[in-house]
Amino acid sequence: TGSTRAERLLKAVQKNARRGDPQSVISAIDHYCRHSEWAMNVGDEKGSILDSVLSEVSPSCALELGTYCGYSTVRIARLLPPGATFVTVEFNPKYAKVARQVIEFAGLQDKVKLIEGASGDLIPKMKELFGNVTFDFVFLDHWKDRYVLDTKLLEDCGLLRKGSVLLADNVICPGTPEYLAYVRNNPRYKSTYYKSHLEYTKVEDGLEKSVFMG
Ligand SMILES: Cn1ncc2cc([C@H](O)c3cccc(CNC(=O)c4cc(-c5ccc(F)cc5)cc(O)c4O)c3)ccc21
Ligand SMILES: [Mg+2]
Repeated sequence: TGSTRAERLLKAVQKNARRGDPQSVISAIDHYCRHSEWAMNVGDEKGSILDSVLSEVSPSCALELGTYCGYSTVRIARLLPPGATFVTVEFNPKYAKVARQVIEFAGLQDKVKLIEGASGDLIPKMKELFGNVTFDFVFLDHWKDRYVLDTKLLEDCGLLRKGSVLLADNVICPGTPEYLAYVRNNPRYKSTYYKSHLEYTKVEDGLEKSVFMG
């Protein structure tokens, strides 16, 4: 049978990037998705905003919900301080398989813990899996109707601390209206909207940064 979009993206990385060079992996994916076949990576424009927020936070413990092909995983892992813990959650085994190979091609496999399963099942297990952790930084990029549920779950499981930063992709397109309402009307969050565009297009999209106040 034919390959999937994710597998074709992986082929483009193997063909055009340099092993052990995260920036070349990022550039190869962006070039492929802009010129050959669109894919739902955070992309270069929103990716630069992700980079700058990440550099401000410099997290020692980070979480990503929605690995997909590992594009944002590589973007995040390449900027983490040595010894940081970085967990990324993917429920689709085909995506997880591609992501593992993309992350490994970038040479970042020792910085990333990719766990397979659904966020709703795995979030309550984080303390058991990684010791009494709290996340300094969370990147939300999975199913848009799960953002609020999983944010509440992170709070209830004691996985956020005063100053934890949540960064949510796609708050305009496809859109996460309930999530925006939740973080913008909640006194426990200080939120900032970063206007941008849907990856590889001129369509408006943006990232919402929300600082948990404890
Ligand atoms: C529960 N759980 N736990 C872990 C976990 C992991 C996943 C998968 O990684 C997964 C699979 C399919 C879809 C998504 C969400 N992403 C999107 O839907 C998206 C869409 C578009 C867009 C925009 C315009 C279009 F026209 C079409 C698609 C642009 C974007 O940047 C996106 O992130 C994530 C799913 C549920 C999970
Ligand atoms: Mg996204």
